[in-house]
Amino acid sequence: MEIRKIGVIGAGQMGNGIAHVMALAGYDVLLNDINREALDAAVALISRNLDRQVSRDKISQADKDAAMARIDTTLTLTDLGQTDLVIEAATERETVKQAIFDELGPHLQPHTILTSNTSSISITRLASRTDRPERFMGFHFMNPVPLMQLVELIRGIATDEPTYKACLGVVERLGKTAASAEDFPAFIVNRILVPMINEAVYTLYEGVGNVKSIDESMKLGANHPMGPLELADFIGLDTCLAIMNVLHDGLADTKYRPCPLLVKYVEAGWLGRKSGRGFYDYRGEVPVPTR
Ligand SMILES: CC(=O)CC(=O)SCCNC(=O)CCNC(=O)[C@H](O)C(C)(C)COP(=O)(O)OP(=O)(O)OC[C@H]1O[C@@H](n2cnc3c(N)ncnc32)[C@H](O)[C@@H]1OP(=O)(O)O
Ligand SMILES: NC(=O)C1=CN([C@@H]2O[C@H](COP(=O)(O)OP(=O)(O)OC[C@H]3O[C@@H](n4cnc5c(N)ncnc54)[C@H](OP(=O)(O)O)[C@@H]3O)[C@@H](O)[C@H]2O)C=CC1
Repeated sequence: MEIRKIGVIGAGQMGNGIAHVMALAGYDVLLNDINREALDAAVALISRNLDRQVSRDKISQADKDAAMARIDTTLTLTDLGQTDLVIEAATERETVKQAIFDELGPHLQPHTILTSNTSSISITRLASRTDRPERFMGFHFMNPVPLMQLVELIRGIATDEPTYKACLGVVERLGKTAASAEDFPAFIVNRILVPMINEAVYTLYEGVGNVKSIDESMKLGANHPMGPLELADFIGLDTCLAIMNVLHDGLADTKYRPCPLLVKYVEAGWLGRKSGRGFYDYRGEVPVPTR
């Protein structure tokens, strides 16, 4: 079965990046969100990010125009029933994802592959509540999608080989590298990365360092491209907390307990770059540490 048309659910930072790379690789994309502003903002951001690639001679203006022409948007989730592959990239909350699959399920074509870009939630559990656990899997991009080389592919217990091969084919057409991960909480990258971020928040909470010294230490002392708190703001503190909760619940080990300071920032609505404030305040000219 050839994959031509891809449905992307959720037009946030991941959804817009996924739509961007899929359209550039020649797939028709139908992008869905629950609010029109999110869809309009995503299309505008994709256009700006493609412009950056044009200005740096990574792609031509014709590539950009063709990619933009391949992206369509809809507020009606069930329109995605006509696609060959669906990538769900809505908020990292199991009830949200569940409601999406419940609503979309009856409208899917029999051959459609259903996937989730979830950072941590059990693929097997999400799959088991659909009509197609054998054609369901984890399709996990890294942020920022246009720049990051890796895609984690996660098979649920029932995922069949043709589904895995079809998703692998899409990753190859994107020019990205697939890593196959077993279906355990947070898979590979986030099992390692997000506890490191949580530990950085504990380091801040306990006063071992401040935001600036923690980030500078890891950038200059460990050659990380971003400090862990800057990266947490980039990922979204709500997403980081959701991942820690999945690790804590799923592996039942206290070493995964979310730092109370991370919980406090999320409760304040300080979610990082996307809300204008997190460990840094982004509302001025330059980001200012909040501690
Ligand atoms: C939570 C999860 O489930 C999983 C995850 O994703 S975890 C998060 C994983 N991601 C990371 O760890 C990211 C860590 N950070 C980095 O690697 C780097 O800081 C970064 C790649 C994001 C940016 O690197 P940088 O060198 O500071 O960026 P910058 O100079 O702004 O841009 C680099 C290039 O990409 C381009 N670019 C930046 N953002 C872009 C975008 N969204 N689309 C297209 N091009 C983009 C720039 O135009 C620039 O192009 P040139 O090299 O041709 O000049
Ligand atoms: N941030 C990251 O670095 C990474 C995140 N991921 C995963 O990708 C997914 C999305 O994350 P991210 O893009 O950061 O999150 P964002 O908060 O940026 O975007 C989520 C988008 O989904 C929308 N949404 C919420 N509910 C629905 C729904 N029922 N139907 C359609 N759209 C909906 C939200 O709308 P509204 O704002 O109105 O609620 C928002 O526009 C999560 O599962 C996350 O774990 C994976 C890799 C990296």
